[in-house]
Amino acid sequence: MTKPYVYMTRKMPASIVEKLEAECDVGMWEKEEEPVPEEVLEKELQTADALFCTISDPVNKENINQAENLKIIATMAVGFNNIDVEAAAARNIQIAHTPGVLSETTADLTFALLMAAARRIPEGIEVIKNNEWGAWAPFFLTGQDIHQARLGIIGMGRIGEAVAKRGTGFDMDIVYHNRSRKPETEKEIGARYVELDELLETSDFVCVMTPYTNETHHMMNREAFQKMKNTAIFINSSRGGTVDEEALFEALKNGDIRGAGLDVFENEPISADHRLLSLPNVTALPHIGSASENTRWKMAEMTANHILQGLRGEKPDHLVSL
Ligand SMILES: NC(=O)C1=CN([C@@H]2O[C@H](COP(=O)(O)OP(=O)(O)OC[C@H]3O[C@@H](n4cnc5c(N)ncnc54)[C@H](O)[C@@H]3O)[C@@H](O)[C@H]2O)C=CC1
Ligand SMILES: O=C(O)C(=O)CO
Repeated sequence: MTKPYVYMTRKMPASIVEKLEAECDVGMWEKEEEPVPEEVLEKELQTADALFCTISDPVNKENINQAENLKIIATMAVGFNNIDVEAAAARNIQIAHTPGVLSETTADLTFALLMAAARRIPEGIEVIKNNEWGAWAPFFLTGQDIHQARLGIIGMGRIGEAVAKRGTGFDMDIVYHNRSRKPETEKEIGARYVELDELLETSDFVCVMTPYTNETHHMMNREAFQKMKNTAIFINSSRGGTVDEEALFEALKNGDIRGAGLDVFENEPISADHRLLSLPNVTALPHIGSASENTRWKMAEMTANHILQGLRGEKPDHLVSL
């Protein structure tokens, strides 16, 4: 009997490939740090029974409609905004992702970003490297206090909640805005639900943790930044598309807000001449929220399991739900 064919869009460690090879024929884009070209993905999808993909692969309606044998798309991520979910559903193709396993790691990074932006850590590092550290000065590199400040979380899901828990360790006042209220979370961590405007107007730190959807596209626009306190810091480790980057640039430049910590950008990767990087009050990272060794292994293993489950006719553990 012929084995099902799995295409992997990125070079993966041997043990992950071997796990799949026990039951499948495996094709793989052999580069770890370069995404598969769209034409290669399109061609592979014409014969694949399963796709192992990442956040940077555009799995769109056109290539889904040509994928005659495709039964399951498993992405090594929790966010699935790169996949046309409706087109897949119309053809009964399952989509699996990796929720939960990366929440704590992504929350660690989000809080690191918050702390780095608040206490101006990248600027401090630059001062030393540039040999600009002079005598102690009373108001040199003064930043914002984190303890007892108000942390406003937009999108109180798995990661939002993990970020909020970290905030309680710093005695922060936690407010949140979400599609629905979370009474259990409110009780457990003492977070308070507020309307979006109140969150923007009163928070010292505004942190976006929603998925990227039509509804959240440019949710943080000029109007939203203007509502924020001019001492506030904006943190984004969700998706770049939730933010109008032009509006963010203006808000930071005009002093409407104090700073920003960004792990994600609208068009990734950004280059060194990206406008936001010209501002000293921007702390930028290259989308590494879930990038701990441990977590990335778990994500890869989970994704391989989803493929095997889907191809065996079992229900994959984590199908996307809309
Ligand atoms: N920077 C990074 O490396 C990573 C980024 N992410 C991003 O984080 C996102 C969130 O992940 P999880 O917490 O696991 O998802 P989740 O589904 O558990 O949480 C998302 C929350 O946002 C809320 N939400 C959705 N639309 C909203 C809206 N318009 N207004 C207010 N709230 C809204 C939902 O009700 C939900 O509570 C992912 O979709 C992904 O884009 C995830 C992992 C790593
Ligand atoms: O899981 C995701 O959605 C990411 O952005 C990478 O972990």
